[in-house]
Parts: sequence; structure tokens; C-alpha cells
Amino acid sequence: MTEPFYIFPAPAKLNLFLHIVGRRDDGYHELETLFQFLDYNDQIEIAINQSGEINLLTPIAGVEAKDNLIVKAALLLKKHTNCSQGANIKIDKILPMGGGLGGGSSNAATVLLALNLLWQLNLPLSTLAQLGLSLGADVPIFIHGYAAIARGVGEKLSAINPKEYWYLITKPNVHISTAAIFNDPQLPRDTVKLSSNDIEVESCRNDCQTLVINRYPEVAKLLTWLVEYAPSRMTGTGACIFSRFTTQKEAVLVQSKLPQGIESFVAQGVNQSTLHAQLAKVALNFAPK
Ligand SMILES: C[C@](O)(CO)[C@H](O)COP(=O)(O)OP(=O)(O)OC[C@H]1O[C@@H](n2ccc(N)nc2=O)[C@H](O)[C@@H]1O
Ligand SMILES: Nc1ncnc2c1ncn2[C@@H]1O[C@H](COP(=O)(O)OP(=O)(O)OP(=O)(O)O)[C@@H](O)[C@H]1O
Repeated sequence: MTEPFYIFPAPAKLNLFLHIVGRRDDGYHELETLFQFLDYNDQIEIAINQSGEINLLTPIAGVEAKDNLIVKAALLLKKHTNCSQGANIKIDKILPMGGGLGGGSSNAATVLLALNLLWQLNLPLSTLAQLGLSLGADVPIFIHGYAAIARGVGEKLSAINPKEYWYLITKPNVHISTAAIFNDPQLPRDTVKLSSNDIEVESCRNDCQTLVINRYPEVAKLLTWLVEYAPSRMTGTGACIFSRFTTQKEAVLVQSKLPQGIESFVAQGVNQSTLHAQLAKVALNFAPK
């Protein structure tokens, strides 16, 4: 019998603010960041198999299968649980890579959650988040699936309900390495910790933004253009910028005026990951009849 493919979204995230509040002994930075999801996602299709193999049927250009976080997540889960089953996986990739939208981490989280269901492993979210953290600092937020202030390197989560604005997301034509930003001597690392979670996003900032603007004139130029139209800020370590609007219509209007050659999309910020609703639907197929 051939097993059916089930479809799961892997949404993008925004860091509505990103404060660097310290550095750990292992060199990793301690953050305070507000994560919200976007209703804009890669689409991952998974069919389990009994051969035990993990097959990625749609390679991602520029990423070898052994380095792909989709394959790494599946192998990690298989090893952790001694599961004998395998999976055939396809991805329709639309999230820009290396843009601060967390696409790789989101792909990994979707695979962990989907295979936990399809292989019927029943691991709790906390275990999946812990496993996922070894693949990327943004995996836990995608596993938990609700907007949150994250602390530590992104694994200590407090749920919060920021307003669900519309965003125009733009990507300047540069590739920014997360490691290069975090290792730059000019990066500020001493922002004072928040005294509570009751904060205004406007009074916070992205601590990587000034450094990125100084290093990458393309980001500076696009940000200067965008702030004439709407409050705009960088997500993660860049290079994507999100501009905030009350309605979809306003966001689309500014998108239509963007300088030529700038990759962009419009999406709504959402406090529940779209993945979790889909997991609940697919789970109905596995409920005892
Ligand atoms: C920028 C964020 O997206 C915010 O949500 C994340 O902190 C990025 O986390 P990530 O995807 O795990 O980052 P990676 O691309 O794996 O990290 C590359 C490198 O950045 C540095 N790094 C990363 C995260 C962190 N909190 N402190 C760091 O110093 C480390 O040298 C690491 O080896
Ligand atoms: N499935 C995957 N999807 C995207 N990138 C992947 C994947 N697997 C491995 N990678 C590698 O991870 C790198 C970072 O990709 P990603 O899209 O997660 O960056 P990002 O949005 O900047 O993430 P972050 O916000 O966590 O820094 C890519 O350049 C690529 O080499």
C-alpha cells in the first residue's frame, strides 16, 4: 500500500523586537525577542514509508540534502526514538533563505511535529522543542506555535498577544550571515533586560539593525525609503525588513511603489502558528475509530 502525502505549512516568523542582553560563556548571545508568526509559509508534504529511509524528493538549490534542516530534523527524531519508519518529503519553498524569517528553523519544526504525529511517537512539545534547539535557536518557537517573548537563546518562552497587523516584507539584495553579525565587535550586547512583559513594541528595537545599516548600504537605502511610508524595522539579523500597516490594502499599495528589483510579499502577523491548526486536522485521521 502506498502511504498518502499529508500537507503541513512551515510559516515565517518576525522578531518584532530583538534585544541583546548578554553573552554566554559558549559565545552564544542571550536575547529578549518578541516572536510573531506570519500567515505566509513554505509547504511541506510528508508520506511515511516502512523502508526506514528519509528521502527529500525536492532538493533546495544551494543546500545539500545532508545539510538540509528538513533531513536533519527527520534523522534526529528517528535516532532519538529508535523509530523504524521513514519518510518521503517534498517542500515548496517560498520563504527567502537567510533573510531573518526563520525559514530553515520553521521547516525543521514542521518536520519534527508532523513526524511525531505520522510516526505516532506522542512525544510532548517540550521534548520536541529541546531536540529542535540543537538544530537552530528559532526551532522552539515554531514548535510551541504561539507568539511569545523569548529569552535565553530563544528557548524560554512567555506567551503574549501583540496586535495582528499587516506587514509588507521586503528583502534587500544582500546576503547577511547570522554568525558574522553576532561575531561583529561593533554589535551592542548590553541592552537592559525588560522589567516585565507588558511592553510597547515601538519603545523597543532591533539591536542588530544599526550595525547592519552601517555594513550594508542596500539595507540602509531600503529602510530609508520604507520609513517614509510606515514604521519599519529589520527582523532577526536581517536582511528582511517588515513595514507595519493596519490594512492589507495599505500594505499592497506601498508594495506597488517599491523600487524595482526588491523581492517582497504582504502577509498578516498572527499569534497562532498556522501549522498547529493543520496538525489538529491531520490528527483526526489517526484518532481511534
Ligand atoms: C537571529 C535569530 O533568528 C533571532 O530569532 C536567531 O537568534 C538565530 O539563531 P540561529 O538560526 O540558531 O542562528 P544560526 O544561524 O544557527 O547561528 C549562527 C551563529 O550565530 C551566533 N549566534 C546565534 C544565535 C545566538 N543567540 N547567539 C549567537 O552568537 C553563533 O555564533 C552561531 O554559530
Ligand atoms: N530547509 C531549509 N530551508 C532554508 N534554509 C536551510 C534549510 N536547510 C538548511 N538551510 C540553511 O540555513 C541557512 C539559513 O536559512 P534560514 O532561511 O533559516 O535563515 P534565516 O531566515 O536568516 O533564519 P534566522 O532568522 O533563524 O537567522 C540557509 O542559508 C541554508 O544554507
